[in-house]
Amino acid sequence: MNDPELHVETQRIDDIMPLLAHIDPRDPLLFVRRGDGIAGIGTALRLTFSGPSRMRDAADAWRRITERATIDDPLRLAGTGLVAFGSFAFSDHSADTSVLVVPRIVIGRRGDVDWITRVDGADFERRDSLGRDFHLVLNEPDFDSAAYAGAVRDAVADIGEGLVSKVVLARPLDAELPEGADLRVIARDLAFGYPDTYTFAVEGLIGSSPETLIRSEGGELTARVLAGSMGRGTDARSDAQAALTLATSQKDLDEHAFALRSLLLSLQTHASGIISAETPFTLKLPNLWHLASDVRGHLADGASSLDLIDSLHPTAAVAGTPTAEALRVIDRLEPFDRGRYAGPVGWVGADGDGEWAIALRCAQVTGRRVRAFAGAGIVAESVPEREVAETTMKFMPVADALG
Ligand SMILES: C=C(O[C@H]1C=CC=C(C(=O)O)[C@@H]1O)C(=O)O
Repeated sequence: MNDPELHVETQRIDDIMPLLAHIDPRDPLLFVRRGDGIAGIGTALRLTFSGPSRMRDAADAWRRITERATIDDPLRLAGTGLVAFGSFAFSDHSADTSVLVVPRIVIGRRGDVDWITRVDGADFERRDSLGRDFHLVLNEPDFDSAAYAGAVRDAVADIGEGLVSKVVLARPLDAELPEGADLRVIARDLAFGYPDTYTFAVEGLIGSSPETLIRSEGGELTARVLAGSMGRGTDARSDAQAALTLATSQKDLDEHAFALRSLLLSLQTHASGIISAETPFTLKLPNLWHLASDVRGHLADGASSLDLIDSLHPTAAVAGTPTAEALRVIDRLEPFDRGRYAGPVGWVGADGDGEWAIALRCAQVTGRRVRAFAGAGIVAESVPEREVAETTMKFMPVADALG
């Protein structure tokens, strides 16, 4: 089939009102942080990818689509003009489909500028107000917390034998949505509860991720690497103590160093002038402290943000070190398909710039089925029960949003 020729027009508008109010209650498309971001309505184009070359194929397809498109974009801001939302499977052999979706309408906000983008003159529909809250119970599947603790024990043994230095192991929780549930309710609760993270919704994968895989804007690249976690304290004193314990924990510093090193190594092929601090800082989220490192650099080779995620994924924040061996350990010890959890999620513009988070703290909604995921980096000093507790804390954003 020939690539379609998209006609795209962006206009500034006065006030888009909360982005969430406009999106599809059954299939929300959203990527927002601190009130800025984009929401999509309808589907002008949906491209699917799978296998080891899924991101490379997406980068090639996107180049072809953008070459043929006619774009009228007087604003030229990040997220204006032609954009596609994207979400990619974690694993090369996942059964889940990776996608790029160009909505018929995009509404966006950046600072005090609001806009609407129409593809092929699409019309704007008003939506019903948000549906009812719901309260779900998240259940452990057969691979329960005890089985997860066993897998952590096996991973520590693998590390002891020198097979890997670090591996990230995840576990799922399952729930069932009520008939006709409005998924915007989940996105709203996440966006309000975790405003400093990226709240995303793409093809039923909904979550709030604190981790920027890569942001590419006008030749400048930024990333935020997270690895190493500690629960928040219950009062100011215990909270400060938790942050200090994390900042000085050799186990967490090691876990973080692997993740940072893997990102820096992959970024080197595309960027110059890469800068990151020598020691991580402690990042405060409502449920957790994380060790975090911000990385900056200049794009050196004209790669699109899709090319960049292809090179960067999977970092040691979601796979481990060394990557290939860690992926084999994950395949052996995790008896489920991660789907698009822990894969890149975000958007790409016509010039290749874009913003990509790692799909963490999220759940996959398929029909009425909901599967939430949380993982933890395992290193030599990991204690299985503590990793179970850490994943429980990482389920919090989704568990709260699901009631
Ligand atoms: C794999 C997850 O988190 C990663 C990101 C930040 C901190 C992590 C950690 O401390 O283990 C993980 O590497 C998850 O949230 O499911």
